[in-house]
Amino acid sequence: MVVKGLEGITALSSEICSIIDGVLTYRGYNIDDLAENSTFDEVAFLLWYNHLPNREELAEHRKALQENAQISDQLINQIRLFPKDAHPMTTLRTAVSALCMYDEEAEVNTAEANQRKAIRLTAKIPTIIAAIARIRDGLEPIAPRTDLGLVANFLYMLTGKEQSEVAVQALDKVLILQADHELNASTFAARVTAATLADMYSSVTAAIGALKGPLHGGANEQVMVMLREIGTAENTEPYILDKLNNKVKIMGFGHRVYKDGDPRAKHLRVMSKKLGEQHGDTKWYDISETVEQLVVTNKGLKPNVDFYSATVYHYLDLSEDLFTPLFAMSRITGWTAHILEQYHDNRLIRPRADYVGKTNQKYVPIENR
Ligand SMILES: CC(=O)SCCNC(=O)CCNC(=O)[C@H](O)C(C)(C)COP(=O)(O)OP(=O)(O)OC[C@H]1O[C@@H](n2cnc3c(N)ncnc32)[C@H](O)[C@@H]1OP(=O)(O)O
Ligand SMILES: O=C([O-])CC(=O)C(=O)O
Repeated sequence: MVVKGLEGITALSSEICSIIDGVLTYRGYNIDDLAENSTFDEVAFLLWYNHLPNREELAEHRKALQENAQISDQLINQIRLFPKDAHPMTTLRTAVSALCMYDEEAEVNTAEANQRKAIRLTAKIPTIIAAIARIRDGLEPIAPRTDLGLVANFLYMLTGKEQSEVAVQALDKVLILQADHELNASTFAARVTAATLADMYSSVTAAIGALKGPLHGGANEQVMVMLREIGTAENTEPYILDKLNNKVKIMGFGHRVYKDGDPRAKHLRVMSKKLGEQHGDTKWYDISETVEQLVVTNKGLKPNVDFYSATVYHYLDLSEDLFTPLFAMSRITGWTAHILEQYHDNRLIRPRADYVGKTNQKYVPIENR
Protein backbone atom coordinates (compact mmCIF):
# COMPACT_ATOMS: atom_id res chain seq x y z
CA MET A 1 0.00 0.00 0.00
CA VAL A 2 1.27 3.48 -0.86
CA VAL A 3 0.78 6.21 1.76
CA LYS A 4 1.08 9.48 -0.14
CA GLY A 5 3.44 11.86 1.64
CA LEU A 6 4.28 9.03 4.10
CA GLU A 7 1.57 10.39 6.40
CA GLY A 8 1.51 8.57 9.71
CA ILE A 9 4.36 6.24 8.74
CA THR A 10 6.98 5.64 11.46
CA ALA A 11 10.31 5.58 9.63
CA LEU A 12 12.80 5.32 12.49
CA SER A 13 13.30 5.46 16.26
CA SER A 14 14.74 8.57 17.90
CA GLU A 15 15.54 9.77 21.42
CA ILE A 16 15.64 13.46 20.50
CA CYS A 17 12.19 14.96 20.10
CA SER A 18 8.65 13.71 20.64
CA ILE A 19 5.19 14.87 19.61
CA ILE A 20 2.69 12.86 21.62
CA ASP A 21 -0.97 13.89 21.90
CA GLY A 22 -0.04 17.37 20.70
CA VAL A 23 2.68 17.81 23.34
CA LEU A 24 6.16 18.64 22.03
CA THR A 25 9.27 17.70 24.00
CA TYR A 26 13.02 17.94 23.39
CA ARG A 27 14.81 15.09 25.17
CA GLY A 28 11.76 14.70 27.42
CA TYR A 29 11.51 18.41 28.38
CA ASN A 30 8.24 20.10 27.48
CA ILE A 31 8.72 22.92 24.96
CA ASP A 32 6.68 25.26 27.20
CA ASP A 33 9.16 24.74 30.04
CA LEU A 34 12.15 25.26 27.75
CA ALA A 35 10.64 28.35 26.09
CA GLU A 36 10.04 29.96 29.51
CA ASN A 37 13.25 28.99 31.26
CA SER A 38 16.04 27.97 28.91
CA THR A 39 18.28 29.66 26.37
CA PHE A 40 18.94 28.69 22.75
CA ASP A 41 22.55 27.67 23.37
CA GLU A 42 21.47 25.55 26.36
CA VAL A 43 18.85 23.86 24.16
CA ALA A 44 21.55 23.08 21.57
CA PHE A 45 23.54 21.40 24.35
CA LEU A 46 20.46 19.44 25.45
CA LEU A 47 19.71 18.24 21.92
CA TRP A 48 23.30 17.10 21.31
CA TYR A 49 24.31 15.67 24.69
CA ASN A 50 20.96 14.47 26.04
CA HIS A 51 21.07 16.35 29.36
CA LEU A 52 20.88 19.93 30.59
CA PRO A 53 24.37 21.34 31.17
CA ASN A 54 25.72 22.30 34.58
CA ARG A 55 27.35 25.74 34.88
CA GLU A 56 30.80 24.50 33.86
CA GLU A 57 29.50 22.54 30.87
CA LEU A 58 27.43 25.50 29.71
CA ALA A 59 30.38 27.89 30.00
CA GLU A 60 32.57 25.51 27.98
CA HIS A 61 29.86 24.98 25.39
CA ARG A 62 29.33 28.75 24.97
CA LYS A 63 33.08 29.25 24.62
CA ALA A 64 33.21 26.57 21.89
CA LEU A 65 30.41 28.31 19.99
CA GLN A 66 32.12 31.70 20.31
CA GLU A 67 35.52 30.35 19.26
CA ASN A 68 34.07 28.73 16.14
CA ALA A 69 31.96 31.64 14.89
CA GLN A 70 34.62 33.06 12.55
CA ILE A 71 34.34 32.27 8.82
CA SER A 72 37.26 32.36 6.38
CA ASP A 73 38.02 35.27 4.04
CA GLN A 74 37.79 32.79 1.13
CA LEU A 75 34.19 32.01 2.04
CA ILE A 76 33.35 35.70 2.44
CA ASN A 77 34.89 36.38 -0.97
CA GLN A 78 32.81 33.61 -2.50
CA ILE A 79 29.66 35.14 -1.02
CA ARG A 80 30.68 38.49 -2.57
CA LEU A 81 30.70 36.79 -5.98
CA PHE A 82 27.12 35.47 -5.70
CA PRO A 83 24.38 37.51 -7.41
CA LYS A 84 23.07 40.14 -4.97
CA ASP A 85 19.48 39.32 -5.86
CA ALA A 86 19.82 35.60 -5.07
CA HIS A 87 17.51 34.53 -2.26
CA PRO A 88 19.48 34.37 1.02
CA MET A 89 18.31 30.75 1.48
CA THR A 90 19.94 29.88 -1.83
CA THR A 91 23.14 31.68 -0.83
CA LEU A 92 23.08 30.06 2.62
CA ARG A 93 22.63 26.58 1.11
CA THR A 94 25.57 27.15 -1.24
CA ALA A 95 27.76 28.75 1.46
CA VAL A 96 27.15 25.85 3.87
CA SER A 97 28.00 23.42 1.09
CA ALA A 98 31.23 25.39 0.45
CA LEU A 99 32.04 25.44 4.18
CA CYS A 100 32.79 21.73 3.89
CA MET A 101 35.84 22.53 1.76
CA TYR A 102 37.39 24.59 4.58
CA ASP A 103 36.88 21.94 7.26
CA GLU A 104 39.94 19.75 7.62
CA GLU A 105 37.80 17.12 9.32
CA ALA A 106 35.07 17.15 6.67
CA GLU A 107 35.68 13.56 5.61
CA VAL A 108 36.50 12.21 9.09
CA ASN A 109 33.44 10.25 10.11
CA THR A 110 34.06 9.62 13.82
CA ALA A 111 31.58 10.56 16.56
CA GLU A 112 34.05 13.09 18.04
CA ALA A 113 34.81 14.76 14.69
CA ASN A 114 31.11 14.89 13.82
CA GLN A 115 30.29 16.52 17.16
CA ARG A 116 32.96 19.16 16.45
CA LYS A 117 31.39 19.74 13.01
CA ALA A 118 27.97 20.21 14.64
CA ILE A 119 29.48 22.94 16.84
CA ARG A 120 31.23 24.59 13.87
CA LEU A 121 28.08 24.60 11.75
CA THR A 122 25.93 26.00 14.56
CA ALA A 123 28.53 28.67 15.36
CA LYS A 124 29.21 29.70 11.76
CA ILE A 125 25.70 29.78 10.29
CA PRO A 126 24.79 33.05 12.11
CA THR A 127 28.01 34.62 10.81
CA ILE A 128 27.23 33.42 7.27
CA ILE A 129 23.66 34.75 7.37
CA ALA A 130 24.79 38.14 8.67
CA ALA A 131 27.52 38.30 5.99
CA ILE A 132 25.03 37.38 3.24
CA ALA A 133 22.62 40.10 4.40
CA ARG A 134 25.30 42.81 4.64
CA ILE A 135 26.98 41.96 1.32
CA ARG A 136 23.57 41.89 -0.36
CA ASP A 137 22.93 45.38 1.07
CA GLY A 138 26.30 46.67 -0.17
CA LEU A 139 27.84 46.70 3.34
CA GLU A 140 31.02 45.14 4.69
CA PRO A 141 30.58 41.94 6.75
CA ILE A 142 31.31 42.30 10.46
CA ALA A 143 33.45 39.74 12.29
CA PRO A 144 31.97 37.97 15.33
CA ARG A 145 32.92 39.19 18.80
CA THR A 146 34.17 36.83 21.47
CA ASP A 147 32.33 38.60 24.30
CA LEU A 148 28.78 38.12 22.99
CA GLY A 149 26.49 35.09 23.03
CA LEU A 150 25.34 33.49 19.76
CA VAL A 151 22.11 35.47 19.39
CA ALA A 152 23.50 38.85 20.53
CA ASN A 153 26.47 38.30 18.25
CA PHE A 154 24.23 37.53 15.28
CA LEU A 155 22.26 40.77 15.74
CA TYR A 156 25.50 42.70 16.19
CA MET A 157 27.04 41.21 13.02
CA LEU A 158 23.84 41.94 11.11
CA THR A 159 23.32 45.55 12.21
CA GLY A 160 26.74 46.72 13.42
CA LYS A 161 25.16 47.65 16.77
CA GLU A 162 24.65 45.79 20.01
CA GLN A 163 20.91 45.19 20.27
CA SER A 164 18.71 45.56 23.34
CA GLU A 165 18.32 42.72 25.82
CA VAL A 166 14.60 42.61 24.87
CA ALA A 167 15.46 41.93 21.21
CA VAL A 168 18.12 39.35 22.08
CA GLN A 169 15.81 37.49 24.46
CA ALA A 170 12.92 37.54 21.98
CA LEU A 171 15.03 36.11 19.17
CA ASP A 172 16.54 33.57 21.56
CA LYS A 173 13.06 32.32 22.42
CA VAL A 174 11.99 31.96 18.77
CA LEU A 175 15.14 29.95 18.13
CA ILE A 176 14.33 27.63 21.07
CA LEU A 177 10.86 27.04 19.63
CA GLN A 178 12.19 26.18 16.16
CA ALA A 179 15.21 24.09 17.22
CA ASP A 180 13.84 20.64 16.53
CA HIS A 181 10.67 18.92 15.42
CA GLU A 182 10.91 15.16 15.17
CA LEU A 183 10.91 13.85 11.59
CA ASN A 184 9.89 17.00 9.70
CA ALA A 185 10.79 17.15 5.99
CA SER A 186 14.20 18.86 6.33
CA THR A 187 15.32 16.61 9.20
CA PHE A 188 14.23 13.58 7.19
CA ALA A 189 16.25 14.90 4.22
CA ALA A 190 19.26 15.31 6.54
CA ARG A 191 18.89 11.78 7.91
CA VAL A 192 18.38 10.19 4.47
CA THR A 193 21.62 11.86 3.34
CA ALA A 194 23.51 10.94 6.53
CA ALA A 195 22.31 7.33 6.17
CA THR A 196 24.39 6.98 2.99
CA LEU A 197 27.36 7.94 5.24
CA ALA A 198 27.82 11.18 3.32
CA ASP A 199 29.51 13.92 5.39
CA MET A 200 27.60 16.20 7.76
CA TYR A 201 27.84 19.21 5.41
CA SER A 202 26.11 17.24 2.63
CA SER A 203 23.33 16.32 5.05
CA VAL A 204 22.87 19.89 6.25
CA THR A 205 22.93 21.20 2.68
CA ALA A 206 20.12 18.77 1.81
CA ALA A 207 18.20 19.92 4.89
CA ILE A 208 18.54 23.61 4.01
CA GLY A 209 17.21 22.82 0.52
CA ALA A 210 14.18 21.07 2.03
CA LEU A 211 13.52 23.82 4.58
CA LYS A 212 13.39 26.45 1.84
CA GLY A 213 10.05 25.25 0.42
CA PRO A 214 6.89 27.21 1.27
CA LEU A 215 5.14 24.08 2.55
CA HIS A 216 7.87 23.87 5.22
CA GLY A 217 10.18 26.59 6.63
CA GLY A 218 9.68 28.91 3.65
CA ALA A 219 6.11 29.52 4.87
CA ASN A 220 7.27 32.14 7.42
CA GLU A 221 8.43 34.51 4.66
CA GLN A 222 5.21 33.90 2.71
CA VAL A 223 3.14 34.80 5.79
CA MET A 224 4.63 38.30 5.77
CA VAL A 225 4.11 38.56 2.00
CA MET A 226 0.44 37.67 2.57
CA LEU A 227 0.02 40.17 5.43
CA ARG A 228 1.41 42.93 3.23
CA GLU A 229 -0.91 41.90 0.40
CA ILE A 230 -3.84 42.09 2.81
CA GLY A 231 -2.59 45.52 3.83
CA THR A 232 -5.55 46.78 5.87
CA ALA A 233 -7.91 45.52 8.56
CA GLU A 234 -10.90 46.00 6.19
CA ASN A 235 -9.34 43.87 3.46
CA THR A 236 -8.61 40.91 5.76
CA GLU A 237 -11.95 39.11 5.56
CA PRO A 238 -12.54 39.42 1.78
CA TYR A 239 -8.90 38.43 1.09
CA ILE A 240 -8.96 35.32 3.28
CA LEU A 241 -12.44 34.17 2.21
CA ASP A 242 -11.49 34.58 -1.44
CA LYS A 243 -8.36 32.43 -0.95
CA LEU A 244 -10.27 29.75 0.97
CA ASN A 245 -13.10 29.67 -1.59
CA ASN A 246 -10.54 29.22 -4.34
CA LYS A 247 -8.74 26.46 -2.39
CA VAL A 248 -5.57 28.54 -2.08
CA LYS A 249 -3.56 27.59 0.98
CA ILE A 250 -3.14 30.17 3.72
CA MET A 251 0.52 30.19 4.69
CA GLY A 252 1.25 29.48 8.35
CA PHE A 253 -1.83 27.29 8.86
CA GLY A 254 -2.30 23.54 9.05
CA HIS A 255 0.15 20.84 9.99
CA ARG A 256 0.80 17.24 9.07
CA VAL A 257 1.01 16.10 12.71
CA TYR A 258 -0.88 18.65 14.84
CA LYS A 259 -4.56 18.60 14.09
CA ASP A 260 -5.52 20.50 17.22
CA GLY A 261 -2.97 23.30 17.14
CA ASP A 262 0.80 23.70 17.26
CA PRO A 263 2.01 24.15 20.87
CA ARG A 264 4.69 26.61 19.71
CA ALA A 265 2.18 29.03 18.15
CA LYS A 266 0.76 30.31 21.46
CA HIS A 267 4.21 31.50 22.59
CA LEU A 268 4.76 33.28 19.31
CA ARG A 269 1.32 34.89 19.37
CA VAL A 270 2.03 36.40 22.82
CA MET A 271 5.48 37.55 21.68
CA SER A 272 4.13 39.11 18.50
CA LYS A 273 1.53 41.10 20.45
CA LYS A 274 4.07 42.28 23.03
CA LEU A 275 6.68 43.26 20.46
CA GLY A 276 4.05 45.04 18.36
CA GLU A 277 3.02 47.07 21.41
CA GLN A 278 6.64 47.88 22.20
CA HIS A 279 7.10 48.86 18.57
CA GLY A 280 4.12 51.23 18.91
CA ASP A 281 2.37 49.58 15.95
CA THR A 282 0.26 46.46 16.33
CA LYS A 283 -1.21 46.60 12.81
CA TRP A 284 0.42 43.37 11.59
CA TYR A 285 -0.40 41.57 14.83
CA ASP A 286 -4.02 42.74 14.66
CA ILE A 287 -4.40 41.58 11.05
CA SER A 288 -2.79 38.24 11.99
CA GLU A 289 -5.29 37.75 14.81
CA THR A 290 -8.19 38.35 12.40
CA VAL A 291 -6.65 35.95 9.85
CA GLU A 292 -6.44 33.33 12.59
CA GLN A 293 -10.10 33.78 13.57
CA LEU A 294 -11.20 33.55 9.92
CA VAL A 295 -9.14 30.45 9.09
CA VAL A 296 -10.18 28.67 12.29
CA THR A 297 -13.86 29.47 11.75
CA ASN A 298 -14.05 28.81 8.02
CA LYS A 299 -11.55 25.99 7.56
CA GLY A 300 -10.94 24.58 11.06
CA LEU A 301 -7.19 25.02 10.63
CA LYS A 302 -4.94 26.44 13.37
CA PRO A 303 -1.73 28.44 13.05
CA ASN A 304 1.58 26.56 12.95
CA VAL A 305 5.01 27.75 14.12
CA ASP A 306 5.50 29.83 10.98
CA PHE A 307 2.45 32.05 11.35
CA TYR A 308 3.24 34.32 14.31
CA SER A 309 7.02 33.90 13.95
CA ALA A 310 6.67 36.07 10.83
CA THR A 311 5.44 39.14 12.74
CA VAL A 312 7.85 38.46 15.60
CA TYR A 313 10.75 38.63 13.13
CA HIS A 314 9.19 41.67 11.47
CA TYR A 315 8.93 43.53 14.79
CA LEU A 316 12.57 42.64 15.43
CA ASP A 317 13.40 44.59 12.23
CA LEU A 318 14.55 41.48 10.39
CA SER A 319 13.94 41.56 6.66
CA GLU A 320 11.46 39.09 5.17
CA ASP A 321 13.96 37.15 3.09
CA LEU A 322 15.96 36.39 6.25
CA PHE A 323 13.01 34.71 8.01
CA THR A 324 13.73 31.23 6.61
CA PRO A 325 17.53 31.53 7.04
CA LEU A 326 16.77 32.37 10.71
CA PHE A 327 14.76 29.16 10.93
CA ALA A 328 17.82 27.33 9.59
CA MET A 329 20.02 29.12 12.17
CA SER A 330 17.85 27.50 14.84
CA ARG A 331 17.13 24.13 13.20
CA ILE A 332 20.83 23.45 12.59
CA THR A 333 20.90 22.24 16.22
CA GLY A 334 18.13 19.72 15.61
CA TRP A 335 19.48 18.65 12.21
CA THR A 336 22.94 17.97 13.61
CA ALA A 337 21.53 16.11 16.64
CA HIS A 338 19.58 13.88 14.23
CA ILE A 339 22.57 13.39 11.93
CA LEU A 340 24.70 12.33 14.93
CA GLU A 341 21.95 9.93 16.01
CA GLN A 342 21.71 8.55 12.47
CA TYR A 343 25.47 7.91 12.25
CA HIS A 344 25.42 6.28 15.68
CA ASP A 345 23.03 3.51 14.66
CA ASN A 346 22.94 3.69 10.89
CA ARG A 347 21.09 1.80 8.23
CA LEU A 348 20.65 3.05 4.65
CA ILE A 349 17.19 4.60 4.22
CA ARG A 350 15.79 3.21 1.01
CA PRO A 351 12.03 2.64 0.71
CA ARG A 352 10.28 1.20 -2.34
CA ALA A 353 8.06 2.81 -5.00
CA ASP A 354 4.90 1.23 -6.36
CA TYR A 355 5.53 1.13 -10.13
CA VAL A 356 2.52 2.46 -12.07
CA GLY A 357 4.23 3.22 -15.41
CA LYS A 358 4.12 1.50 -18.81
CA THR A 359 5.15 -2.16 -19.13
CA ASN A 360 6.49 -4.46 -21.87
CA GLN A 361 7.81 -1.64 -24.04
CA LYS A 362 10.00 -2.72 -26.99
CA TYR A 363 12.98 -0.59 -27.95
CA VAL A 364 12.37 1.30 -31.25
CA PRO A 365 15.45 2.47 -33.23
CA ILE A 366 15.57 6.28 -33.45
CA GLU A 367 14.97 6.34 -37.25
CA ASN A 368 11.63 4.55 -36.71
CA ARG A 369 10.23 6.85 -34.02
C1 LIG B 1 7.68 24.54 10.00
C2 LIG B 1 6.64 23.93 9.15
O1 LIG B 1 6.97 23.28 8.22
S1 LIG B 1 5.03 24.17 9.61
C3 LIG B 1 4.14 24.08 8.05
C4 LIG B 1 4.43 25.29 7.22
N1 LIG B 1 3.67 25.28 5.97
C5 LIG B 1 2.62 26.08 5.78
O2 LIG B 1 2.20 26.84 6.64
C6 LIG B 1 2.00 25.99 4.43
C7 LIG B 1 0.48 25.89 4.51
N2 LIG B 1 0.08 24.61 5.03
C8 LIG B 1 0.06 23.48 4.25
O3 LIG B 1 0.35 23.52 3.06
C9 LIG B 1 -0.31 22.17 4.91
O4 LIG B 1 -1.18 22.37 6.00
C10 LIG B 1 0.91 21.36 5.34
C11 LIG B 1 1.89 21.21 4.18
C12 LIG B 1 1.60 22.02 6.49
C13 LIG B 1 0.46 19.97 5.80
O5 LIG B 1 -0.01 19.35 4.66
P1 LIG B 1 -0.78 17.96 4.61
O6 LIG B 1 -0.73 17.23 5.88
O7 LIG B 1 -0.27 17.28 3.40
O8 LIG B 1 -2.26 18.43 4.40
P2 LIG B 1 -2.93 18.68 2.99
O9 LIG B 1 -2.15 19.66 2.20
O10 LIG B 1 -3.20 17.35 2.38
O11 LIG B 1 -4.26 19.36 3.46
C14 LIG B 1 -5.46 18.66 3.85
C15 LIG B 1 -6.64 19.58 3.53
O12 LIG B 1 -6.54 20.80 4.25
C16 LIG B 1 -6.37 21.89 3.35
N3 LIG B 1 -5.32 22.74 3.89
C17 LIG B 1 -4.20 22.36 4.53
N4 LIG B 1 -3.48 23.43 4.87
C18 LIG B 1 -4.17 24.50 4.44
C19 LIG B 1 -3.92 25.88 4.50
N5 LIG B 1 -2.83 26.33 5.07
N6 LIG B 1 -4.83 26.69 3.97
C20 LIG B 1 -5.95 26.22 3.39
N7 LIG B 1 -6.24 24.91 3.30
C21 LIG B 1 -5.35 24.08 3.81
C22 LIG B 1 -5.93 21.28 2.03
O13 LIG B 1 -6.24 22.08 0.94
C23 LIG B 1 -6.71 19.99 2.06
O14 LIG B 1 -8.04 20.28 1.76
P3 LIG B 1 -8.97 19.28 0.94
O15 LIG B 1 -9.04 18.04 1.79
O16 LIG B 1 -10.24 20.01 0.81
O17 LIG B 1 -8.25 19.03 -0.36
O1 LIG C 1 7.07 18.90 11.66
C1 LIG C 1 6.79 19.38 10.56
O2 LIG C 1 6.27 18.72 9.63
C2 LIG C 1 7.03 20.81 10.27
C3 LIG C 1 7.31 21.62 11.48
O3 LIG C 1 6.42 22.03 12.20
C4 LIG C 1 8.69 21.88 11.83
O4 LIG C 1 9.60 21.40 11.14
O5 LIG C 1 8.94 22.61 12.81
